[in-house]
Amino acid sequence: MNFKYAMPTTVECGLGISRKIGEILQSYQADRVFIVTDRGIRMAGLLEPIEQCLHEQRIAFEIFDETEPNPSANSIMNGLEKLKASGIQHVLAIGGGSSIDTAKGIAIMATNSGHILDYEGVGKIQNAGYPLIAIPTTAGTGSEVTASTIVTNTQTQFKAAVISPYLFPKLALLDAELTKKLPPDITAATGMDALTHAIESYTSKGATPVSRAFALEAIAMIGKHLKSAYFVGDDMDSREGMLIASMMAGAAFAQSRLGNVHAISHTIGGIFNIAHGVANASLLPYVMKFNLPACPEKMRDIAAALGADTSSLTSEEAAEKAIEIVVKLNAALSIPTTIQQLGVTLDQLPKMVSDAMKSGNVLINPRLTSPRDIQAIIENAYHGRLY
Ligand SMILES: NC(=O)c1ccc[n+]([C@@H]2O[C@H](COP(=O)([O-])OP(=O)(O)OC[C@H]3O[C@@H](n4cnc5c(N)ncnc54)[C@H](O)[C@@H]3O)[C@@H](O)[C@H]2O)c1
Ligand SMILES: [Fe+2]
Repeated sequence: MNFKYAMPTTVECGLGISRKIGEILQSYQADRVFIVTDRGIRMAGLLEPIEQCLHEQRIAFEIFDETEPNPSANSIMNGLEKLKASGIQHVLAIGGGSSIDTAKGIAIMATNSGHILDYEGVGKIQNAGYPLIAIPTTAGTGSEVTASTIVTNTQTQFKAAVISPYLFPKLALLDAELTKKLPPDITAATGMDALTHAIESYTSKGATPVSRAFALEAIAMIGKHLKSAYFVGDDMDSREGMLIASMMAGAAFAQSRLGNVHAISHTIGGIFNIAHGVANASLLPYVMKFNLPACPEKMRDIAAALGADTSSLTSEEAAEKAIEIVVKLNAALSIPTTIQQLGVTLDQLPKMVSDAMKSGNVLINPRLTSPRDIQAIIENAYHGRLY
């Protein structure tokens, strides 16, 4: 078996660890930092303790809080202008996947010419970007440890993936205190994004023994912690468990890539501007159903990791159990069962199919997938036809 394992991001986890940021930047000999975030994070009061500790360490900062959900290429290029005008050479992302992806785009474009969309695809970036520290405030995308940034091309309504080892942040700080007040709907959506990463990574054709170990442990931790993080927001054990699981799922898919759920969710996210996690959660059971014949044993492992007793079940029965658990989890978290309920319409179905087929994730999906298959999955997810 040939594979490469590289995870250059240093991860530090602990309650309150984000307040070490001043000391960390001092150790990098940085006296100024460019903070990338969004207005929701600012309104939630998450920046204040961090600003305070930057003041204490005499680190000056500028804040770019214009991150958009499903960030557009234009918003990244706009942030880049502000970074360049500031002359600052260290970037700090504080927020969910949208803020971290925006910061990744800005940090990398500081040292590469042209436009962010010139680098769509794998391995096109020439130069390392400015050093980036990522502090996630959602437990979902794992972007703090991945080699990608997802950028919406508003002209084509397509969410493009830019993938390069230069996109791994230098450091990720996992501080569950920042997720304590994450509203339940965002906890649900982002938590299901993390579960989707872990499941797609575990079953991906690109999986390795290393990525599978991370993915399976992430599945088990999400099974254990997501509902309590949703129902009892200040249960710090669950909040921290979700943050670690989300990071591990990210570290897994940074190696293995994903599958058809993400191929389709990026498409519908780009066209309908739907929250990424909700799109994934709604699609996940339909894609698992499609994939079942190709990987029943792996789906048995997923069912067991999610707490099912599969000892007396056939592989198919155990795999069905995994789907059943995901469906029940979605219901417990009030996630819509169809993409129609998310506002998706089928009038652009041919575009949705052709955009999804452009995603590299289709190629490593466990079951060989044709455009007709993608169309059937979208139609099933639209009409709620799981069985
Ligand atoms: N690069 C990657 O590896 C990767 C992986 C998966 C997803 N993504 C991308 O990440 C984006 C989605 O990120 P996301 O799901 O984290 O959502 P997000 O970053 O868009 O945040 C969602 C909302 O939650 C709010 N929020 C975040 N943390 C909060 C907190 N602690 N308290 C209160 N409000 C808070 C934000 O203000 C925002 O309004 C999508 O664009 C998706 O494509 C990237
Ligand atoms: Fe995702």
